[in-house]
Amino acid sequence: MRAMQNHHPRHYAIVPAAGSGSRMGAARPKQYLSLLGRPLIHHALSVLCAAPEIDKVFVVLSVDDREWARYDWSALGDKLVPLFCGGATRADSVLGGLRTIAGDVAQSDWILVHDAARPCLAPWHIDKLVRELAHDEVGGLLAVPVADTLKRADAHRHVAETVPRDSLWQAQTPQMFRYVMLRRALEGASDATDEASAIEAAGLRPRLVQGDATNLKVTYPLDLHLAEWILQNREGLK
Ligand SMILES: Nc1ccn([C@@H]2O[C@H](COP(=O)(O)OP(=O)(O)OP(=O)(O)O)[C@@H](O)[C@H]2O)c(=O)n1
Ligand SMILES: C[C@](O)(CO)[C@H](O)COP(=O)(O)O
Repeated sequence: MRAMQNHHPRHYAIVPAAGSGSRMGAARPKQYLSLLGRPLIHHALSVLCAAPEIDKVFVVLSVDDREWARYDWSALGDKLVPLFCGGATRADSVLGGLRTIAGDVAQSDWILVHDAARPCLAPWHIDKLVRELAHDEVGGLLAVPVADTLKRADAHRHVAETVPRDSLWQAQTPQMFRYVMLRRALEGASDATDEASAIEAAGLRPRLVQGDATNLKVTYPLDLHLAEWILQNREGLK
């Protein structure tokens, strides 16, 4: 790891892309499904590689990924680095990536973790996150306040209660934390579904940076159509 003295922190992206996309039910992992003529993952990678704040973009692929090599990624430039070190869960994949890049980064560098499954990431999402967290002790994440009334279901799918939504936010990515803090947090919280919850489990309070609903996660088949519409209508949505 590089020395910390007088170090102006750099920003690196880690993109976990080692999932199988089981809820999508497609013949191949959703990160490689076609979206506007390109593999879905290409869209977020292209925005991350073009971001002036970001030095390198590490993509964490599964150890036996056979799809990555089928595409030409050269148009994204030399910031892009594939790492074949994915794990059984998203947290394992991110931690595998953090361990693999240990020799390339300093402890205080910022890591932006972004789901491969969020193809509608826009430059202004990155700008806002980096700007609002620049002087934060802990770091934070893009998120949106919950807009609907929330119900908790019982075992028979009847409403057991209405959950107050005050102060509830939906977590998105990127999630941005210092390298050493994130690595330690994930090493202690292997069941975390996002980086922020690992940081929370370590007793810290990530900052919520308000994003918007366009940065959706493609989870089910309908989401692919929504993502296509968002990308095609991007200019009108700012
Ligand atoms: N072992 C895993 C599981 C998930 N991911 C990545 O984490 C992101 C968010 O996960 P999710 O949407 O749950 O993707 P999948 O695990 O692929 O989907 P599913 O849960 O439906 O199988 C995705 O970019 C996915 O590729 C990963 O890198 N390694
Ligand atoms: C990290 C995340 O995108 C935050 O909303 C999300 O938790 C990842 O998806 P998963 O279904 O929990 O793996």
